[in-house]
Amino acid sequence: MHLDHQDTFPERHTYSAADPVRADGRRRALRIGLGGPVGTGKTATVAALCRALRDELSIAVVTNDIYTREDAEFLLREAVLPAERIAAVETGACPHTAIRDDISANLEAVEDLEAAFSAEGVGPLDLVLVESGGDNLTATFSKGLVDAQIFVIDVAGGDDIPRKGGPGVTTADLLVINKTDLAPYVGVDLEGMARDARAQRGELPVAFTALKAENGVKPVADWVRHQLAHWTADAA
Ligand SMILES: Nc1nc2c(ncn2[C@@H]2O[C@H](COP(=O)(O)OP(=O)(O)OP(=O)(O)O)[C@@H](O)[C@H]2O)c(=O)[nH]1
Repeated sequence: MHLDHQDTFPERHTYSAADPVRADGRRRALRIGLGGPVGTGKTATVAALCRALRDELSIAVVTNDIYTREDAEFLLREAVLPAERIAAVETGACPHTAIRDDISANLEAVEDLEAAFSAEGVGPLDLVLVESGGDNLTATFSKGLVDAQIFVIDVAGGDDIPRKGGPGVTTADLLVINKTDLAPYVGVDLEGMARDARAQRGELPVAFTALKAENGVKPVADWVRHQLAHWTADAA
């Protein structure tokens, strides 16, 4: 009878934080995840971060889409990084599954990029950005995949989103509230949003951005620089 089988239950995936040091003893790249609801500006944030930081850091990006490579193709079209620095994962299922439950495809993409840039003369990478597919307020990354996470919401989604909470809003290392340029058109009170975000997040930082504006990504880029300074200092 099949119930005599030893593996009655499927094996569970468990992932612990990825080793911060490579096999060759060097500190690996800092891995930052970007998640958030559909259309809030995750790809726009990744693109703007690459433009702001690519002259000072060696960067690679992993994008996640359900059935397509659209986000990767957008980044390629915009030429924010050379093609060999962009990898696309097709999740084929709920986006959060691939960043939280079974992270193997994403982990492989990150490790392949790291390996490709570890050769003499071309590396190593300083920073890998992992962009999740658009999901809902509960989407968070496994700590086995990223070292820190950014959650992107926007003012067009309504000013009650920070108040509603959810793990993305309350626990992300950085909460980005994007499209502040639209606030007057959708009747959103940015100060109220800031107050609600503080009430949910305590000391955790919040950045307001308008990515269409010149240098609109600056608060996020500064936060990334700060994270990276800690990451490299910890290695010393
Ligand atoms: N007005 C305004 N539009 C923005 C801003 N940032 C992004 N957008 C626009 O919002 C739309 C969605 O942006 P994306 O970056 O594709 O959003 P996303 O979160 O990656 O979307 P999914 O991957 O589909 O979940 C695009 O048309 C962007 O041009 C902003 O600060 N202000």
